[in-house]
Amino acid sequence: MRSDGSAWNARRWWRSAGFAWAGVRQAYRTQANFRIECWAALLAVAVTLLLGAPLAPVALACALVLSLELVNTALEATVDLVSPERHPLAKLAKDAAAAAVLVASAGALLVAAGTLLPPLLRLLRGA
Ligand SMILES: Nc1ncnc2c1ncn2[C@@H]1O[C@H](COP(=O)(O)OP(=O)(O)OP(=O)(O)O)[C@@H](O)[C@H]1O
Repeated sequence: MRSDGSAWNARRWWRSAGFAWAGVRQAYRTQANFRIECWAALLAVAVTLLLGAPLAPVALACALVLSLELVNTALEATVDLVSPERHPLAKLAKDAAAAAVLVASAGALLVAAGTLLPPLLRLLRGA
Protein backbone atom coordinates (compact mmCIF):
# COMPACT_ATOMS: atom_id res chain seq x y z
CA MET A 1 0.00 0.00 0.00
CA ARG A 2 2.71 2.42 1.12
CA SER A 3 5.06 1.44 -1.74
CA ASP A 4 2.20 1.87 -4.27
CA GLY A 5 1.69 5.39 -2.99
CA SER A 6 5.43 6.14 -3.15
CA ALA A 7 5.70 4.82 -6.72
CA TRP A 8 2.75 6.93 -7.75
CA ASN A 9 4.30 9.98 -6.09
CA ALA A 10 7.62 9.37 -7.84
CA ARG A 11 5.84 9.10 -11.20
CA ARG A 12 3.95 12.29 -10.49
CA TRP A 13 7.18 14.02 -9.44
CA TRP A 14 8.93 13.00 -12.69
CA ARG A 15 5.92 14.20 -14.68
CA SER A 16 6.05 17.59 -12.93
CA ALA A 17 9.83 17.77 -13.40
CA GLY A 18 9.28 17.10 -17.12
CA PHE A 19 6.83 20.01 -17.35
CA ALA A 20 9.27 22.25 -15.47
CA TRP A 21 12.13 21.25 -17.80
CA ALA A 22 9.87 22.00 -20.80
CA GLY A 23 9.33 25.46 -19.29
CA VAL A 24 13.08 26.02 -19.01
CA ARG A 25 13.61 24.91 -22.64
CA GLN A 26 10.75 27.08 -23.88
CA ALA A 27 12.10 30.12 -22.00
CA TYR A 28 15.61 29.44 -23.35
CA ARG A 29 14.25 29.25 -26.92
CA THR A 30 12.09 32.37 -26.74
CA GLN A 31 13.78 34.73 -24.23
CA ALA A 32 17.10 36.33 -25.24
CA ASN A 33 17.63 37.66 -21.71
CA PHE A 34 17.24 34.17 -20.22
CA ARG A 35 19.81 32.79 -22.68
CA ILE A 36 22.30 35.53 -21.73
CA GLU A 37 21.68 34.93 -18.01
CA CYS A 38 22.16 31.15 -18.40
CA TRP A 39 25.56 31.61 -20.04
CA ALA A 40 26.55 34.33 -17.57
CA ALA A 41 25.64 31.99 -14.69
CA LEU A 42 27.67 29.16 -16.25
CA LEU A 43 30.65 31.50 -16.65
CA ALA A 44 30.32 32.76 -13.05
CA VAL A 45 30.21 29.19 -11.68
CA ALA A 46 33.19 28.14 -13.82
CA VAL A 47 35.28 31.14 -12.70
CA THR A 48 34.27 30.49 -9.07
CA LEU A 49 35.44 26.87 -9.32
CA LEU A 50 38.67 27.84 -11.10
CA LEU A 51 39.50 30.41 -8.40
CA GLY A 52 38.53 28.04 -5.59
CA ALA A 53 36.13 30.71 -4.26
CA PRO A 54 33.02 29.81 -2.22
CA LEU A 55 30.45 28.39 -4.63
CA ALA A 56 27.28 28.70 -2.52
CA PRO A 57 26.75 32.51 -2.71
CA VAL A 58 27.47 32.62 -6.45
CA ALA A 59 25.25 29.60 -7.18
CA LEU A 60 22.43 31.05 -5.07
CA ALA A 61 22.69 34.47 -6.75
CA CYS A 62 22.63 32.82 -10.21
CA ALA A 63 19.66 30.63 -9.25
CA LEU A 64 17.78 33.69 -7.99
CA VAL A 65 18.29 35.63 -11.23
CA LEU A 66 17.35 32.65 -13.44
CA SER A 67 14.29 31.84 -11.31
CA LEU A 68 13.05 35.43 -11.42
CA GLU A 69 13.58 35.57 -15.19
CA LEU A 70 11.41 32.44 -15.49
CA VAL A 71 8.73 34.04 -13.29
CA ASN A 72 8.99 37.22 -15.39
CA THR A 73 8.47 35.14 -18.54
CA ALA A 74 5.45 33.42 -16.99
CA LEU A 75 3.98 36.75 -15.94
CA GLU A 76 4.53 38.31 -19.38
CA ALA A 77 2.75 35.39 -21.01
CA THR A 78 -0.14 35.62 -18.54
CA VAL A 79 -0.51 39.38 -19.04
CA ASP A 80 -0.44 38.98 -22.84
CA LEU A 81 -3.11 36.29 -22.52
CA VAL A 82 -5.51 38.18 -20.27
CA SER A 83 -4.81 41.72 -21.51
CA PRO A 84 -3.80 41.75 -25.20
CA GLU A 85 -4.86 45.41 -25.36
CA ARG A 86 -2.79 48.01 -23.51
CA HIS A 87 -3.74 48.66 -19.89
CA PRO A 88 -1.95 50.56 -17.09
CA LEU A 89 -2.22 47.53 -14.76
CA ALA A 90 -0.70 45.29 -17.44
CA LYS A 91 2.16 47.76 -17.74
CA LEU A 92 2.61 47.82 -13.95
CA ALA A 93 2.68 44.01 -13.77
CA LYS A 94 5.23 43.65 -16.58
CA ASP A 95 7.44 46.51 -15.42
CA ALA A 96 7.45 45.34 -11.78
CA ALA A 97 8.37 41.79 -12.82
CA ALA A 98 11.16 43.13 -15.03
CA ALA A 99 12.33 45.30 -12.12
CA ALA A 100 12.53 42.19 -9.90
CA VAL A 101 14.96 40.62 -12.39
CA LEU A 102 16.96 43.85 -12.52
CA VAL A 103 17.25 44.09 -8.72
CA ALA A 104 18.31 40.43 -8.48
CA SER A 105 20.86 40.92 -11.27
CA ALA A 106 22.37 43.93 -9.51
CA GLY A 107 22.55 41.89 -6.28
CA ALA A 108 24.14 38.98 -8.15
CA LEU A 109 26.78 41.31 -9.59
CA LEU A 110 27.60 42.56 -6.08
CA VAL A 111 27.79 38.98 -4.76
CA ALA A 112 30.04 37.95 -7.67
CA ALA A 113 32.28 40.97 -7.16
CA GLY A 114 32.53 40.38 -3.40
CA THR A 115 33.22 36.66 -3.82
CA LEU A 116 35.46 36.62 -6.90
CA LEU A 117 37.44 39.86 -6.76
CA PRO A 118 39.54 39.04 -3.65
CA PRO A 119 40.86 35.68 -4.98
CA LEU A 120 41.25 37.20 -8.46
CA LEU A 121 43.34 40.08 -7.09
CA ARG A 122 45.42 37.65 -5.00
CA LEU A 123 46.04 35.60 -8.14
CA LEU A 124 47.04 38.66 -10.15
CA ARG A 125 49.37 39.90 -7.39
CA GLY A 126 50.98 36.48 -7.09
CA ALA A 127 51.56 36.22 -10.86
N1 LIG B 1 -0.71 45.09 -22.36
C1 LIG B 1 0.12 46.12 -22.07
N2 LIG B 1 -0.39 47.26 -21.55
C2 LIG B 1 0.42 48.30 -21.22
N3 LIG B 1 1.76 48.29 -21.37
C3 LIG B 1 2.33 47.18 -21.88
C4 LIG B 1 1.54 46.04 -22.26
N4 LIG B 1 2.39 45.09 -22.73
C5 LIG B 1 3.62 45.62 -22.64
N5 LIG B 1 3.60 46.87 -22.14
C6 LIG B 1 4.76 47.75 -21.90
O1 LIG B 1 5.72 47.57 -22.92
C7 LIG B 1 6.94 47.03 -22.36
C8 LIG B 1 7.49 46.01 -23.31
O2 LIG B 1 6.58 44.92 -23.34
P1 LIG B 1 6.93 43.50 -23.96
O3 LIG B 1 5.70 42.69 -23.95
O4 LIG B 1 7.63 43.69 -25.26
O5 LIG B 1 7.87 42.85 -22.89
P2 LIG B 1 9.40 43.09 -22.60
O6 LIG B 1 9.47 43.75 -21.25
O7 LIG B 1 10.05 43.81 -23.73
O8 LIG B 1 9.94 41.62 -22.45
P3 LIG B 1 10.56 40.65 -23.54
O9 LIG B 1 11.42 41.48 -24.47
O10 LIG B 1 11.38 39.73 -22.71
O11 LIG B 1 9.40 40.00 -24.20
C9 LIG B 1 6.54 46.48 -20.99
O12 LIG B 1 7.57 46.44 -20.08
C10 LIG B 1 5.44 47.44 -20.58
O13 LIG B 1 6.01 48.60 -20.05
